[in-house]
Amino acid sequence: MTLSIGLVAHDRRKREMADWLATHKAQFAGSRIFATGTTGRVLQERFPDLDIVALKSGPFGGDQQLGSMIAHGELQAMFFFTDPMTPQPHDVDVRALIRLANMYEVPIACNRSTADLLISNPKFEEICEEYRGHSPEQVFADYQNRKL
Ligand SMILES: O=C(CO)COP(=O)(O)O
Repeated sequence: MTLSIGLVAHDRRKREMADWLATHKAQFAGSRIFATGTTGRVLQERFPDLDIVALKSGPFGGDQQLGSMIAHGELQAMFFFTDPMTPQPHDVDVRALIRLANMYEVPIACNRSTADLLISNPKFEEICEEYRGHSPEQVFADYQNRKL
């Protein structure tokens, strides 16, 4: 099945993400990429032959759109090059997106070295498929059944 993969980069890391994607382009050829607005535009311009959907810009709801996709089991991996040196006006959205990826066992790389580790794993696709649509309900059954 086609993998849906989220790609997001904060402004100072957009070039790095585009360079990273250039290195690993072949691995994304059969996948559908979902990116936040500006990241998506940068990547679409540089890689017109890849299947890239640009959502809303991050601060305008793009991170939340990706989070929603994760909650619906519609995203199998995330590459999110964050900028740890620049305060983000939508920091709550950034944290929510990372939290949901963790919650739903979506592999998420927040820097280039981790992205390299993920994408170079020969079992990358297999593991993404294994966790496709993973629901955390089992793990958090106590929470879901808590007494109110
Ligand atoms: O802010 C972002 C992620 O938190 C990225 O948004 P853009 O890709 O629209 O710049």
